[in-house]
Amino acid sequence: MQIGMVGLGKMGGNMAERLRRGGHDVVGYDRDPAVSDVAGLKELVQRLQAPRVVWVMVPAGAPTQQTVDELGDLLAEGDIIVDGGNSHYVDDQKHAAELGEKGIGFVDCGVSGGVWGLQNGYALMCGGEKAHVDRVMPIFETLKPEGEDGFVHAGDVGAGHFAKMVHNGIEYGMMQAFAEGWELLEASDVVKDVRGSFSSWRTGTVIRSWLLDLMVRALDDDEHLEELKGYAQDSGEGRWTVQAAVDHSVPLPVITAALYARFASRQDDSPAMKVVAALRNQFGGHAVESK
Ligand SMILES: NC(=O)c1ccc[n+]([C@@H]2O[C@H](COP(=O)([O-])OP(=O)(O)OC[C@H]3O[C@@H](n4cnc5c(N)ncnc54)[C@H](O)[C@@H]3O)[C@@H](O)[C@H]2O)c1
Ligand SMILES: O=C(O)[C@H](O)[C@@H](O)[C@H](O)[C@H](O)COP(=O)(O)O
Repeated sequence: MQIGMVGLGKMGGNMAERLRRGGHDVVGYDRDPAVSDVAGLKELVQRLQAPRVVWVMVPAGAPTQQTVDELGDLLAEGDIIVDGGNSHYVDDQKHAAELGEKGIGFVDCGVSGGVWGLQNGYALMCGGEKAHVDRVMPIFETLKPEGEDGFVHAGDVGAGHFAKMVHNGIEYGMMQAFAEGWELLEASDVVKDVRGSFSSWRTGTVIRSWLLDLMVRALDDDEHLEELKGYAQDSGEGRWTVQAAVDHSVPLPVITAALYARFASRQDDSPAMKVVAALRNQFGGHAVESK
């Protein structure tokens, strides 16, 4: 089928390619003219035959909001927008309501698989009305990995991004567990082959997983990660997961600690630990280190 793809970066570019290989007619738009098929969203919409489907794959927040707003003015009744970026689920409900007034459908679709999706397929978690999801199904079928799993219509609008948010919260916790185990093995002198231990765990163990495969791949490139700084960014999903847990009074100690570990990774010197050092010094005369 025909589809418009907005955002042709690491994700959208590969997804457009996977869709083309699957026989779909993709018209791509990116603000970077070097990768774009059309000059702007207006031309993109003109190039598509009604009823249209436009997939938005730009950074979450302002770029997605701006794109959805602009498409809302250009598209017509019967058309559908799919937001495949890592948007906050609360934004979906607002988008669906605003577009719904114009008869434009909205589907939120959490996408997982990163830069490997072109070859492996993308796991898809979508939310929205069944009729809208059904219309986009040929696209989902081509994007998803082969086999029965890798796709869920998780519920109404927002459910797809809520599922993706929790998926990413789990991702934070799993990565942190691998990271802490690795640090302990590297710090102690008991296990001589840390990379080899991780590699051996890839087969037969309880913790074998794709993240473990990727960890070994990273250690193959740089066995003691000497080239990297211990600094990790976050793009929203982890903090939204923790916020949702607070809203529902659900204890998430692992995911919360993993999020906070990222915050700590960005500090050269911990203000909080200065206070701990100062207080130990105040009450017990314990030694402090000066700058
Ligand atoms: N990288 C991943 O592993 C991954 C996985 C799943 C979901 N996502 C989500 O997918 C979305 C895209 O991520 P990415 O990794 O491809 O990012 P990216 O930075 O590689 O690509 C984003 C693209 O969008 C374009 N763009 C930005 N604003 C635009 C606008 N207003 N109009 C048109 N084009 C615009 C940029 O020029 C760029 O080419 C994000 O929401 C991200 O959170 C990323
Ligand atoms: O499932 C996936 O493919 C990843 O989770 C993907 O969505 C992306 O790599 C995250 O945006 C990283 O999120 P952080 O920047 O919060 O680590």
